[in-house]
Amino acid sequence: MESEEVLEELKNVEVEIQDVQDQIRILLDQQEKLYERKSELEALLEVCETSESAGKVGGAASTVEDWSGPFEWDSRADDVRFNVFGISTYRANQKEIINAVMSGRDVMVIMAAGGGKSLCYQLPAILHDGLALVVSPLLSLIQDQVMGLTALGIPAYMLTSTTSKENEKFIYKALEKGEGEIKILYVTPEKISKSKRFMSKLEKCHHAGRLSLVAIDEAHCCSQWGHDFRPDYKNLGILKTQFPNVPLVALTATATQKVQGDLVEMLHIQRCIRFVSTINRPNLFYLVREKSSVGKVVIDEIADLIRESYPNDESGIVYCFSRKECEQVAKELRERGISADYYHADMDAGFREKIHLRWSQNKLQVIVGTVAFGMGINKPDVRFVIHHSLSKSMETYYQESGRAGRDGLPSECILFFRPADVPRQSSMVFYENSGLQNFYGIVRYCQSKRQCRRSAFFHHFAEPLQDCNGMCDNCAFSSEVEEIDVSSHAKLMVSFLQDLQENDQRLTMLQLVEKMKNKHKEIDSNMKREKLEQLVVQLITEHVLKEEFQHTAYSTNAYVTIGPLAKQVLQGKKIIKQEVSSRLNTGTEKRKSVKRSLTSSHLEFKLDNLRKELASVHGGILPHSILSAQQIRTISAQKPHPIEELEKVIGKLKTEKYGSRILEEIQNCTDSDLPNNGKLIEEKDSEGRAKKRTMTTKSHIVIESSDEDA
Ligand SMILES: Nc1ncnc2c1ncn2[C@@H]1O[C@H](COP(=O)(O)OP(=O)(O)OP(=O)(O)O)[C@@H](O)[C@H]1O
Ligand SMILES: [Mg+2]
Repeated sequence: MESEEVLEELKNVEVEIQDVQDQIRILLDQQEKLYERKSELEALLEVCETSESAGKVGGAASTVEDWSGPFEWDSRADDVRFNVFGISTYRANQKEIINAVMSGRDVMVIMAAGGGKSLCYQLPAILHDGLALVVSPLLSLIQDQVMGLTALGIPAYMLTSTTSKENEKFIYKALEKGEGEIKILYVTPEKISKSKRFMSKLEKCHHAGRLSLVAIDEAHCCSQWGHDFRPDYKNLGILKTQFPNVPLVALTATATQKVQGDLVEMLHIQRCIRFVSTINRPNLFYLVREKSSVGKVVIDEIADLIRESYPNDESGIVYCFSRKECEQVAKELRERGISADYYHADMDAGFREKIHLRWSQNKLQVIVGTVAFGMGINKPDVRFVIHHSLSKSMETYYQESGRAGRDGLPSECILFFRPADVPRQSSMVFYENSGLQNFYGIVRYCQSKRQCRRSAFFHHFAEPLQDCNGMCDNCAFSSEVEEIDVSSHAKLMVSFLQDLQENDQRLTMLQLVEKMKNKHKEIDSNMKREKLEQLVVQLITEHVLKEEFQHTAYSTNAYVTIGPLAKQVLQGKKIIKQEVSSRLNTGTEKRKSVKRSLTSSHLEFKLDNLRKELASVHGGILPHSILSAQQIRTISAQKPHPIEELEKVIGKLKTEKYGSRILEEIQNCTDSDLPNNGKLIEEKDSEGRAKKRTMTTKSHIVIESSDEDA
């Protein structure tokens, strides 16, 4: 052999070794994921078997004991549930959790946002003698809770930086001497870890047998693996050590197996009963919309959507990528007649709180926020959450979108996606542990036109699939999607990038698409720019291409380079198929739009105004504490009369406080309702603003599809 030939072969072998190493890396990656999934499935199997053996079909709770009762406190619990809280029936797992807490057991509650976790510790707190301590991470959450409980006549207090000296004295006296009635005391975790004075008073309260239970809300904050880690939560283990015989309840909306394990360890509740409810939010409609590359068009679409689907100022959130974008989007929405304001971490705290409060009181329809607008949101009647830009992972999207519909009524989660947003977000998350891997999960969610959006969540949280009931765009319109083989385009792209790389050149995603279109006219004719961008993103998530990042003084640039599976594509061993909605063709976009409108009756409108009026009269109470959206709907549908009938709907306490005013509204509407039925009317709301609304005799949700070009 000539030395030149040897050299040539050596080069080839080296390239092949590199290729094999790349493939090994991918396989190892895949193996790791499969192991992870395997252990998740094993844990899941254990849960299913345990609940089946306990006779609980459906796997609602991972507990062997039957906590559904009967128990001696059943009738007292029912009385407080209905007559104090105004809640007519328990939701899944609530009764069992309450019974376990009442039986003195430590309990871990994993229940989706809005599932009704608060009742699980508030009701036992009222039934028990003594005082319940609740640890909650945010002042705003605590204020909301205390306000709501006070409105129900429950003696609830908080000990925080905002507590007056007078109240502090009252609270300490109650702890130390049992003077003055306190049923529920809220504190932030810092009180436990930093205030010796507080802990010594609490010790005295316990010593006198007056500490009835401890609840730790948003318990995932204990774990570094959770999404909202708070260092002070790490010290809460002291509560079980100090008060071993007091039942401890840890509550959170999402906790992976890893986080659950952490919680048990850190809070010292090894013998706790776990109640794991489904992550499913059946009332949420999930939808991904193609985002125009023209900023103004996106805002037009968002404004149209809000105006058309939510004409009665129903509350919503729009999430944006950056602070600047929040301010811009809020301004442009306002220019289009939407009552919107922005919220981000860079604002004066007082100003931020003012905006939050106006929104909570239904005086502002839309908050345009960054992720900083997060955990403290306790508003139950958020009807829509729109993502102007995509989230950084499936988990954060679940959290953010999950702020919609906490009252259980139908609500929408709409994500505006365009491939060009991918590098913007990926260059922010790539330095985080598994940041890119998690991010590509939500990118796949956005790109998919076939997979049920709900099933993507079930898969992510390792939960058995449940029926979506057509409550996502892909389930509602899946038949209109076809798969097109785009392997030849992928091949051209890979070899184009390979040539560039050999010449030490790098391109961003947008540059790559531009150059491809200029170089390969055949692509230009049959593939639109958006489709090419989608293909690049698809190839990245399928490891054919990969992103590489370079820091500059002001930003991080994302470049697209050859990925580990590029060779498979070049050799024709990997087929690339792109999902295409058959409603899209080369011309203008013909998108199926899901137009969902919540229409309300005249009486609902009146009751909505009444609760706003009463909230401002009673000072500090939020409208939903007076009447929930669900209660308004029930009253409107049933028009209860006389007062005893109303009591059957909203319980004794609310009837005593607001019953006569509610009956007045029912009476007025019954007299004047029918003639205007179904017409658009103009009225004034409690703030005197003129509003247009659609009136119908019955409330209903219309899910209608419109296709202008069909
Ligand atoms: N059984 C029930 N029937 C009707 N409404 C209920 C019931 N239980 C709770 N709710 C209402 O549901 C809403 C959400 O409850 P809650 O604030 O306890 O949710 P959560 O599980 O703590 O959610 P998050 O994780 O977002 O804090 C509240 O308005 C509450 O009054
Ligand atoms: Mg809660």
